[in-house]
Amino acid sequence: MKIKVINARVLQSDGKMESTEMVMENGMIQEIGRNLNQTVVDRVWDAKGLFISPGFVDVHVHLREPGGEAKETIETGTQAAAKGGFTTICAMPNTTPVPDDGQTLDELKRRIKETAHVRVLPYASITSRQVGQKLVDMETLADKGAFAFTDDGVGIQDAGMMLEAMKAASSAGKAVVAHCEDNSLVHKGVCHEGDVSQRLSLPGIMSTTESVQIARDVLLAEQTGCHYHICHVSTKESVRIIRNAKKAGIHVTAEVTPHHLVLQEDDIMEDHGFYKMNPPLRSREDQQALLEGLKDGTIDFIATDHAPHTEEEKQQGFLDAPFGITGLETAFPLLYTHLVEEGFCTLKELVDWMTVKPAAVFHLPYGTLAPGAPADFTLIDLTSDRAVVRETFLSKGKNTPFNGWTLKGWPVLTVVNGNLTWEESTHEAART
Ligand SMILES: NC(=O)N[C@@H](CC(=O)O)C(=O)O
Ligand SMILES: [Zn+2]
Repeated sequence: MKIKVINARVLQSDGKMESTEMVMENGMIQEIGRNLNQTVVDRVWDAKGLFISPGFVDVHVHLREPGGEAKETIETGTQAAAKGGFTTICAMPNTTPVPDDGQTLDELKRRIKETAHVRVLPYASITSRQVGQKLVDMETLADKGAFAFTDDGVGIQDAGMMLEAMKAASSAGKAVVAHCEDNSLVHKGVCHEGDVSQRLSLPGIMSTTESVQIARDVLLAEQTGCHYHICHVSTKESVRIIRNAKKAGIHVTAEVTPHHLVLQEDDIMEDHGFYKMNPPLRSREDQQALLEGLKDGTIDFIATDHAPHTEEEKQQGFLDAPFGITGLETAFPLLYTHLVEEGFCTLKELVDWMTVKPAAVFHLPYGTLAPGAPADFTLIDLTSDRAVVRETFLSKGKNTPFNGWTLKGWPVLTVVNGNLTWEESTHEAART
């Protein structure tokens, strides 16, 4: 099957937008450019002047299956991903059971193969059942296709355990991906310790809860030579430590979430579970440091930390709701509207942070429209304003603090490996 996309607009390497055509065959991009002379094709898709972006890559997604199917399944989570323009996502292992041995990882891969609508790369855990006691067999799990190793949801408390994890991951050729949180500094906190914890009289989470563990781990990464990737960085001290570690030549990389870039503690309007996530929304200065860190390359890319929960769980206050918000279906419009339209960055920078940058950090062949790459792309309407309506999410998790926000930059069609995986119903007429 040979498909030609016509009338698309693509970003050039200099950031300029140009009209383009693209031919794909057998799931791969064959050619992209102006007025391609390939006329004999099976189908023609008219992009009607929409922006064509490489499919987004998100290395931090909670799909909840197995064990948490009331919150999300591989099927609903990947439908949400496709609707958000994502074509490759990495599934976090805080599920029941945890993929911590060959058998559970094989079973997870089987479920992915059967039900996923986009490419899913599964993480394996660092420790058995994610309880921090026993290291998994990283060699075996890497051979079976674990994307990388993480105990996301909890920090690795023991420095000796982190050292062993980094040594093993390094010899298996994989990264250690760390949720940084020192439990001895948590004190049952539910929001940032600062203005918001005082305003709402809630127990706070100190910034050092995160940064102390990052400081420890960059030194261990230096010692072991391991690729150490930091999840959802949220504080200015963390940004400073990562900046210094990179200057020292340590193999450290980091991600930031859309919500930590767009929101800060003063935006928490009420004591409601939709504003509760881990790490919490921090101060205005922290938000500023994250934006600066992203801009200067200290933070490598953006990841959603899509964390769906049930309505019942999240319609509670800060004290009782679980941590986490959904992210896949709002990420690009949110960032396009609030970072690009407001002049913080260019469209090219934003797209790079969601495509080639994460792909490069983890050596993935995705996130590009180059000939020879898998045909993973999304067509995006950069001009229409539309409100976020959480009830329309394909994710089971409707837990978002962005409901009702008017945004631009909505994906209308998503293709993975040359296959149409999602399409806005109003756009169907465009294909002939
Ligand atoms: N981010 C969150 O607030 N929650 C995540 C866990 C995590 O990413 O730490 C979850 O699994 O719900
Ligand atoms: Zn986490």
